[in-house]
Amino acid sequence: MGSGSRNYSANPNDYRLLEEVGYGASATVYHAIYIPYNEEVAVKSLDLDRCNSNFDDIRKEAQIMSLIDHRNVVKSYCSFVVDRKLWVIMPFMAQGSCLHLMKTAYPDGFEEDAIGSILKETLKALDYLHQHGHIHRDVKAGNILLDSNGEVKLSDFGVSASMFDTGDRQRSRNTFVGTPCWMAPEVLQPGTGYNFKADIWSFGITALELAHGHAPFSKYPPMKVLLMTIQNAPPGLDYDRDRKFSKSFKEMVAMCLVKDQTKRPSVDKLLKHSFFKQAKPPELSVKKLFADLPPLWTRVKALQLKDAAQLALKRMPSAEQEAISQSEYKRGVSAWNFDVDDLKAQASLVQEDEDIAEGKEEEENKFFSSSKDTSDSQLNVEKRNSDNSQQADFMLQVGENDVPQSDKRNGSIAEATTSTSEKDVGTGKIKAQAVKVGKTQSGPLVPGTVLGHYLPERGRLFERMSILSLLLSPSLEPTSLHQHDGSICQHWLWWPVGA
Ligand SMILES: Nc1ncnc2c1ncn2[C@@H]1O[C@H](COP(=O)(O)OP(=O)(O)OP(=O)(O)O)[C@@H](O)[C@H]1O
Repeated sequence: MGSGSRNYSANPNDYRLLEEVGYGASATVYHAIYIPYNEEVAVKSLDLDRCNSNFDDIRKEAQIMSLIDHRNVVKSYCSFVVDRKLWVIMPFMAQGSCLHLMKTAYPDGFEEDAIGSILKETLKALDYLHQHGHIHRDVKAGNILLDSNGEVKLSDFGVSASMFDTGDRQRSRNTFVGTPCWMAPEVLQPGTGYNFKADIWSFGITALELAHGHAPFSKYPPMKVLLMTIQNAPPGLDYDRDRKFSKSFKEMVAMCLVKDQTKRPSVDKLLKHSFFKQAKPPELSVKKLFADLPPLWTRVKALQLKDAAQLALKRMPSAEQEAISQSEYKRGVSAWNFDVDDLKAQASLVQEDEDIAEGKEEEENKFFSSSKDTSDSQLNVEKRNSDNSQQADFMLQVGENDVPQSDKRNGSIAEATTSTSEKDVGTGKIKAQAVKVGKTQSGPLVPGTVLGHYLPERGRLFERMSILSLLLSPSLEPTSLHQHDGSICQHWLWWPVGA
């Protein structure tokens, strides 16, 4: 058993590394034994050369983690540098992250009682962090860890920020930090700044992730997710297709996923919501999730083999590059930093985009609607905002077959609650448009345009992969990627203008 009050040495020889149990954008996590106490621990080995953050930020993360004292937040016992790697010693969470668990055994998500418990424990962690002036900034299923007794802990302070920070740290809050699918709209809008309410948005996205097995828009490449988050109505649970979930769960999610951050509830308020009042203790609802599963490291190994096998099937110009890109994206990539204004400005230079963007029908927009912008906390379909008027363009460039099931499903909210014909909204109309303009994901749009402007200013990912493999590989089929060499990037220029 771990003990927060005991001292752990900074001598790597005191730790016996056993199996690998996880990997993140810049870290590998090992199951290990702390020899002096014969105690299981987790060793997170952060590659300092691959790390986006500067050493000061890393030190800060380690410092925050060591000061943590809450049963729902993973603390670090100590940290030290070993051969250009920072080792962070933590309690071992024997069942790994919710993300891994879903990938292994619950691809369609968990049952509501487990979700309620996991989310409630996560909220307690956020409550603690917010009260101590920290914004987590990377709340997602991959950062919610589970122990065999059902204990739930929030981890990974790689991108956390202090609300009281000034100077560079404060300024960094005007950049993108987090993981695209989970990032709040205000985090993605350059210059607007954000506060602890960004964690509430990510929490809402995490709720959807736990309910469906994946985050909304997770099949799309990161830059697309970014603009969809800004432009589309917020995602949510669908009254019809998600009927197995309770009304109070749906309401709670809708409260979190309000675009206007001032209208999102605080953690404190959220904890008082009926959904959490009725949540079961995690030892009842969470523990049973892994009752019949093999040990964590066996599951992780199996997942790695599966990922590797899938990648081997694909034809890639650089298998290694693609492998990195795929795994980064699937896990959710943290710590982004790109210039959306520049992206939009470049997009607006493409005359063809403007032509296409003009005169979009409201019906087309409903295709992407998943729930209303819940600023009044009701679950009715939102009257479409004019700023969503170009959503359909996204569809055209991707092609209807690329719409994830969940998003098609979400589209039915509009269908269910308006008089619009399901076929028109759901597929027919969009398909017709795609045929009309003849532009789907496999066809070039504006030959010769380059993506150079869209490169992030910095970012650990980009030290290791090309922008093209990053942007395109996650959702596009390899065949379409490489049939049109040099034209792939144009898909990205065909984004809505003037957003
Ligand atoms: N204390 C722990 N006990 C058991 N497994 C852990 C522990 N910490 C992390 N893991 C596993 O390792 C994975 C990666 O860890 P972590 O998220 O800290 O890495 P990262 O590089 O910071 O990730 P990210 O991609 O979010 O930046 C987690 O998703 C989880 O499955």
